[in-house]
Amino acid sequence: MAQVIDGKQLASQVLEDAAAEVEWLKHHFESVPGLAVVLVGDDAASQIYVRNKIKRAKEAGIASFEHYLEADTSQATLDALIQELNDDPGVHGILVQLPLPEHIDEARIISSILPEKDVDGFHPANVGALSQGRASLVPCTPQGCLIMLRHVHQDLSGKNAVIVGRSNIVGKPMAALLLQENCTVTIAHSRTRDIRKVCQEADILIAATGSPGLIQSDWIKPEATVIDVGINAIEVDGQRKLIGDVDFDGASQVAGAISPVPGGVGPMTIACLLLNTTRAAKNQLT
Ligand SMILES: NC(=O)C1=CN([C@@H]2O[C@H](COP(=O)(O)OP(=O)(O)OC[C@H]3O[C@@H](n4cnc5c(N)ncnc54)[C@H](OP(=O)(O)O)[C@@H]3O)[C@@H](O)[C@H]2O)C=CC1
Ligand SMILES: Nc1nc(=O)c2c([nH]1)NC[C@@H]1CN(c3ccc(C(=O)N[C@@H](CCC(=O)O)C(=O)O)cc3)C=[N+]21
Repeated sequence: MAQVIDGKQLASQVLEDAAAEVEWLKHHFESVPGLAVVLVGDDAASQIYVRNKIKRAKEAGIASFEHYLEADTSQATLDALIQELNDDPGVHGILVQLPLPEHIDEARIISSILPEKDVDGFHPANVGALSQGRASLVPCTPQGCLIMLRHVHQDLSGKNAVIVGRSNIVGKPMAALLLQENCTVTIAHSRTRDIRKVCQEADILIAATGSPGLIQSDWIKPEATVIDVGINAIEVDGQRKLIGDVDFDGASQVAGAISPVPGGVGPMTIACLLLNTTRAAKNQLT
């Protein structure tokens, strides 16, 4: 049976690091890191994530500023809010929950956030920095996945890493990070031919598709490390249940290590967001 990678436990260690940074900033600079979270619309799942983020921020001693906007909020109103947050010296990190409603130009909103306050790491300046291997604010989910991988492997060098999914928020930055770790990186997606065979070559398999249970036990190389990013809400007997992109029960018979859903990548994402917020606050000291 595979080792189960406990995201909750690892996340609590990252949160301790973040809390220690907060203490240091308070003690030496009388600065309290501030995180602004912007949610447009009333998507139920997004509300849960945002609530979790704010709860953990408070625990770590980070001030949080919540902005809940109606689904029909105009681009101009959102633009104005971002400007206000950019100009606010008490706000060190800005997170705009994605996806945004159809009528909003997502790329323009992301680009309007000051790169030094972009704790999601989605601004083109931070994406470019990551791609060139320069220090930057690294997207939270891939950063969390990397911490999980380092927990299992001392050295990732030379390993075959296959990432299923090529989104800007998970797949692509994950590939950049693993390349930096000297992995041999393959990105698979919905047009990949014989995807099962591609995955069977993976020493490290990252699933980030949003397709529940896509990855079955016979896709997995024996003893591989499997990280399941997928968060899929399904209904079982009228109850809401979260499952990942990996068939956990089958995969854990074959893999060497595997992350569960829930209790895997999700809590790591939130912990890394708070760590990024303390880093951003440090970089903004004048
Ligand atoms: N745990 C966490 O903290 C987070 C979890 N998530 C979860 O991770 C998952 C992915 O999120 P995100 O990257 O934003 O999703 P996107 O929908 O933006 O991207 C999904 C990617 O997966 C590929 N894909 C979808 N279905 C298949 C398939 N059947 N076979 C092969 N490739 C497929 C798509 O291919 P193509 O490009 O060809 O369409 C696309 O590249 C979701 O479940 C999301 O909820 C996301 C962010 C954070
Ligand atoms: N700008 C932006 N940044 C994001 O980082 C971002 C985003 N938009 N949009 C949506 C996705 C999704 N995401 C999750 C974060 C935490 C959990 C999480 O904590 N999950 C818990 C379960 C929570 C529950 O019960 O629903 C777990 O997996 O154990 C899940 C998903 C961040 N995202």
